[in-house]
Amino acid sequence: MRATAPLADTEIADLAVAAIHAEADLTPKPGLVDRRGPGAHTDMDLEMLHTSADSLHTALAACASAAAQPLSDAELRTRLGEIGRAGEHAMLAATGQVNTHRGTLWALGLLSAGAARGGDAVTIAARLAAIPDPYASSRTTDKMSHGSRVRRRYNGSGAVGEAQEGFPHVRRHALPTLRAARRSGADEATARLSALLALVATLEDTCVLHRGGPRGLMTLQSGARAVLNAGGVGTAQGRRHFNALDDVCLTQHLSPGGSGDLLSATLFLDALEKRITESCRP
Ligand SMILES: CC(C)(COP(=O)(O)OP(=O)(O)OC[C@H]1O[C@@H](n2cnc3c(N)ncnc32)[C@H](O)[C@@H]1O)[C@@H](O)C(=O)NCCC(=O)NCCS
Ligand SMILES: Nc1ncnc2c1ncn2[C@@H]1O[C@H](COP(=O)(O)OP(=O)(O)OP(=O)(O)O)[C@@H](O)[C@H]1O
Repeated sequence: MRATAPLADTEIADLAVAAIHAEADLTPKPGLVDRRGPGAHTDMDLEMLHTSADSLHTALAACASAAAQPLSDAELRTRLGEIGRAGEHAMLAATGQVNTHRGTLWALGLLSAGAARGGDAVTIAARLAAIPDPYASSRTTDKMSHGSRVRRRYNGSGAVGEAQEGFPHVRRHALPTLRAARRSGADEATARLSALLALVATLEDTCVLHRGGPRGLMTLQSGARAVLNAGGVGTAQGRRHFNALDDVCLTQHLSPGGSGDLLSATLFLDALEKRITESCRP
């Protein structure tokens, strides 16, 4: 994303929360909660995802607000860790202790801070993610998280690596796919689903690894690739491949949660760029 003037913290949080609602509402999605139902999840539904999205506003605005202060990057990283952990608590309180959006808050918290700092949001988010959180060792929830166990077992870098590398799956796969689909005349829902599938096809998603191991991950990646190679869900063959992918998620209890998070990040960056372009117009 190109360098720009910073936006107000609440405006950034409004755009981020709107992107999270949009991801939840996008229907159909393979395995994830959508308007049709809970997908491969047993502990959440669409209403809970919307409640959770709203609960994140305070933390996201706080991330943006902290980034606008004259703090060093190291000081800001410490502050973001505190805000992020408080945000996770608020989310869990809002959902009755269900982890609806932990990965989403991580990605969008960093990107909200990046957007507020002034400059390239992704580059700044990556720089902040690379700074160790001095209080990370005292986290109890992380030690027990599925993500950390899976990363240890399969040597993946997960949500932390994705952020540290500057969200390569968003920049190289999801955003270009979203925009190419729009240019080719696809409706917005189809373009967003294509962007999601571009993520599922390439991401090493610790949610999928946790539930289905490497075999489950390969199944989802190749299923998503088949839809895209057939021209997307807009074609008859693409639709057939999508239905097969959707079925496999339900029967094998697989859900690409990390790709859901990164679709929210994609929609946020897309909206941010649009908002900034509008504000630059004479
Ligand atoms: C470390 C984090 C990412 C959580 O740890 P965890 O061990 O669960 O990480 P993991 O990478 O496996 O997955 C977390 C979630 O990210 C998503 N995800 C999974 N795989 C990926 C991937 N390859 N890329 C991106 N996101 C992914 C999923 O939704 C998953 O549930 C993070 O929540 C954290 O550090 N929180 C502390 C608060 C903080 O510092 N916040 C700062 C910004 S608000
Ligand atoms: N539409 C969505 N539906 C479900 N999860 C989503 C959606 N969008 C993003 N996610 C992400 O997926 C994660 C939830 O995945 P999952 O339920 O597999 O994780 P878990 O709670 O760690 O594991 P499990 O449910 O297997 O015990 C959330 O943290 C969230 O960030």
